[in-house]
Amino acid sequence: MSSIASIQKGAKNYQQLSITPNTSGIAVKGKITIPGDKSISHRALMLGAIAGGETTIEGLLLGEDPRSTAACFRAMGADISELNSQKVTVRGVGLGELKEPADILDAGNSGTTMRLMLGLLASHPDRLFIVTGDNSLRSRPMSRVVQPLTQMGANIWGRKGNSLAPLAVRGQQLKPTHYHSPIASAQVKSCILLAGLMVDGKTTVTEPALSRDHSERMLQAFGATLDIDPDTNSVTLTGQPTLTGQKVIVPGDISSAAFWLVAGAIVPGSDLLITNVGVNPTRTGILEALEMMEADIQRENARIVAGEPVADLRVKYSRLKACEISGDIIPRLIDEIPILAVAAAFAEGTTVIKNAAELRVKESDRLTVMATELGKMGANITELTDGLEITGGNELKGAEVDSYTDHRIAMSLAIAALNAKGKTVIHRAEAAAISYPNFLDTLTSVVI
Ligand SMILES: O=C(O)C1=C[C@@H](OP(=O)(O)O)[C@@H](O)[C@H](O)C1
Ligand SMILES: C=C(OP(=O)(O)O)C(=O)O
Repeated sequence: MSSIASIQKGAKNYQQLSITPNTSGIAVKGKITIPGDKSISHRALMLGAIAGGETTIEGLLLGEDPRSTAACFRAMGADISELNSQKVTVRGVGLGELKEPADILDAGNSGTTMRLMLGLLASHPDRLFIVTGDNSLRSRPMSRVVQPLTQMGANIWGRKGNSLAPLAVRGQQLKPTHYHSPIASAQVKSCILLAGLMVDGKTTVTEPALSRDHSERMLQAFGATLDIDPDTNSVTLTGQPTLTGQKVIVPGDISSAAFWLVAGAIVPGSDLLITNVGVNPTRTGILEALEMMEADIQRENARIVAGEPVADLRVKYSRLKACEISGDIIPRLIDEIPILAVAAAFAEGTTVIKNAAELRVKESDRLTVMATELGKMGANITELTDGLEITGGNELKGAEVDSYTDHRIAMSLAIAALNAKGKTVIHRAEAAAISYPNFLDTLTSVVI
């Protein structure tokens, strides 16, 4: 392990990650690969589980969230090989054939697992499913999927007016629907489309801005018929297709690459190549935002791999400028806002992030938590009702901070610590394993 980082056990065996940049200066250099895309990993496991035949998945994310998805679908009859190598095989049950599980399904910390799976459960007649999750997930709103599923005829019960897990689902034959979602959410869109698979007829979802389209791409690859209207952000699925197992190749997760893009951009002398990054246009808001901030990022070797755009990204240190981030770009960088706040703390001027109230209902309230924790390090950061205002230029100093068990917060604070003076201790840093199990190995390998 390099001299910059060390891990200690804290209270209740939580991890304390200590990061102390060498006083002689560090840089972020080298060539790295990042773990597989989390959104695509969930979808590959789920579609593999409900399709007929065999699906092979290369590059699957071996993080905690996809493990939750795999465990749930194993409990419903899918034969999923051990998640100990990036190559995973799924023998699906065939559409409509998920079994009633003998016990509660546990989605762990994963909103994507719970919300997408609810669409499948609600549409499997004559079975009872009970779904729960960890403390964080049990406080996240499920009404956004329960309400449209109920409109399709679903029977779902839960706490607080059926909006919080644990949720009980009695599967039903659902009706065709056209759902106008009030929020741009790929989890809502995907849940409704997955429910529509079992419907006799068409299911349409319209969203106010385009969210990530991995479900649309993968459903088509597995054999479903979709009509996509980009002018209205609408997608229509024709029910009862034959879904057949596929070979899925999962690109690296741009949401994980984002930590290194910002590390390279803010640490003087850095020059880092990140290979095999998924650059689906519904996910590249982070590249556009960093470009607006005048970061030096080059896309190299652009290609299409198994239906998803992929490129290598090279980042070099540059002096960042503040920018304003709001509107339709928000869903295309929704998970990158915590690390963008770190970039903004090193940019000249005041960065304003708006229309991002969704961050309040992620694994933690990411607006409050970033404002407090980055504030403890000396950043000039103010919480807005739906965003953040960050004025760059203050020198950050090491502090004791907390991840609030949120993976993206843990990793964002670790990157901020690289450019802070003195020692930063991040409590509950093990949360990183939700989406990035070898984050610390990469951190210690790129920092020189
Ligand atoms: O569909 C997905 O895989 C995801 C969609 C996004 O959530 P919302 O749909 O709630 O915006 C994102 O924040 C999450 O990390 C993954
Ligand atoms: C919000 C996230 O995931 P999920 O909603 O699946 O828990 C995330 O990964 O940042």
